[in-house]
Amino acid sequence: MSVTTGGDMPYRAPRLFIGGAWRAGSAETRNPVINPATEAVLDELTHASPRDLDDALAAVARGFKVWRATPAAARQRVLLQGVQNLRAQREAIARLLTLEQGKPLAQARMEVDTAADMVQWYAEQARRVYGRILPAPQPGADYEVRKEPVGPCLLMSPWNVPVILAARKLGGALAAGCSCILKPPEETPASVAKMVECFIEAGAPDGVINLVFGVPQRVSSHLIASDVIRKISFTGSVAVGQGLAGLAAPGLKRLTLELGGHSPVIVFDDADVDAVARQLVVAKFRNAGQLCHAPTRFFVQKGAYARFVDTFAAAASQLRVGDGMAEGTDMGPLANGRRLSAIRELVAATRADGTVVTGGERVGDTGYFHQPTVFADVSPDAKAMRDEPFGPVALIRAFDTPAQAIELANATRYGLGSYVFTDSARLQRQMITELEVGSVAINSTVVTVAEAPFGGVRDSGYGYESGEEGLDSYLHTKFVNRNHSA
Ligand SMILES: NC(=O)c1ccc[n+]([C@@H]2O[C@H](COP(=O)([O-])OP(=O)(O)OC[C@H]3O[C@@H](n4cnc5c(N)ncnc54)[C@H](O)[C@@H]3O)[C@@H](O)[C@H]2O)c1
Ligand SMILES: O=S(=O)(O)c1ccc(CO)cc1
Repeated sequence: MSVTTGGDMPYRAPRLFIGGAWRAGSAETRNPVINPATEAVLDELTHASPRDLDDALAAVARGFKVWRATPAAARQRVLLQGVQNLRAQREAIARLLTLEQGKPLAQARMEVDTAADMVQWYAEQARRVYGRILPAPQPGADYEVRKEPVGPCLLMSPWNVPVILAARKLGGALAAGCSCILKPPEETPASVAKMVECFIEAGAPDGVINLVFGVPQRVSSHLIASDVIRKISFTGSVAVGQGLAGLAAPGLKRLTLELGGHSPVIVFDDADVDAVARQLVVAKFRNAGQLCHAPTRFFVQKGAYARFVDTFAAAASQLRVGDGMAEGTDMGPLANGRRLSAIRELVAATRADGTVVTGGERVGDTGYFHQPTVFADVSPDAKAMRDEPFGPVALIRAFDTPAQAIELANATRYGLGSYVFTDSARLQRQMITELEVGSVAINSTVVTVAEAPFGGVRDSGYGYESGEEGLDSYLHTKFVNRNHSA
């Protein structure tokens, strides 16, 4: 049986792409790709064997030699053509994404748009990787600072926003002149492979982009152990990030880790409470809450608290939960069975530490659906206030003073996004200064854009993606002392 994507195209799990050719993975392991809305098996994904991985390493090393010598303007042309292809494939990719990940089709389309925008920014920046000349103290000499691609990269991206997160890594690496082996999530492989195809068809030379799937731990340990790989970029959980840092340590490989978050929202009394609550419901439940920077802990000043809880819960309860392919769905299922179990456990445990004002239950018994769930008066000691929910659960608590809000907001080991709602310049400044996070949105729910760095502190990881800092993470800096008189 084959599942159609809504057009004429049947769903097919992708193959590997190594050294310029597609091939089935030759490992004995495989995994089913499951539609989270129906639990139906869409197809089986073949895995890379150690031999496939060795071929990918040889290919990415060859690809690097070609790509680093390709002028920036030519690299830019390939990337911009890839972006154009991506936009042309928007509907096909969005449908694959909804089928294998569950998000509503409108959000899947937006994901393709954002991915295209992020790669476009990197492509435009590819011709602006400047070095500099410094005055040298001796006559007849120049001090020169050059930026060069760091080398073949291993890029590993997760299943929550698979197209954006893979495209952002790919765009940065390719713009900088690096070749790459991309290992997307095995649970949502087809949407990412179709995105990758756009850049292959745009003319990326053989070996510059390689695509592998497998048992994640086996793939990462095999590839990171190789001298060929000079940089690793990973988005995923803290535990896996810590393990990868250990694997990268012996080779002193560069590492960008974009890990979890438990983003605080601070709403002061002067905010337009109803409008802010409704805006936050959209941000909170987008992608069924499975975003590393999703707003999760809502701290609301006492004067605005009751009204905020009422408006937020009412808006959350009106969200239509269903198959992402169905017209009118606001929130799809969780992406996999592990997430549904984790959210059910979290909700059960939090009942003792707060009041459920809406939601709290699984929806139906087929598909990984869960109600948008809102807890009020949540104890700061609740486990849920420490551990990242990564799902459709909002935790609300009142605060009195700005200092209390800061103390509550900084009380996790994460430090990724944060959101502040107030028109007071004094409070805005205090929050910007005292929040221990990678980004602060003031009167906005947007913390990640193509032109600005996105990264975290503490358990949220290190390094940046997007913006100049994102591009710089694929470059190393070489100092040249050029003596003309010798
Ligand atoms: N930062 C993010 O955007 C993001 C995305 C997905 C998951 N997560 C975190 O992960 C938690 C659980 O998700 P999960 O059940 O998929 O957990 P997980 O830790 O098993 O997997 C997370 C991602 O890492 C990959 N992965 C796992 N082990 C790996 C390894 N040894 N080497 C390389 N890649 C590896 C997986 O393929 C997956 O894409 C979530 O609660 C959330 O905290 C974060
Ligand atoms: O869709 S985005 O807002 O660009 C985005 C960026 C990062 C992450 C990490 O989970 C998710 C979504």
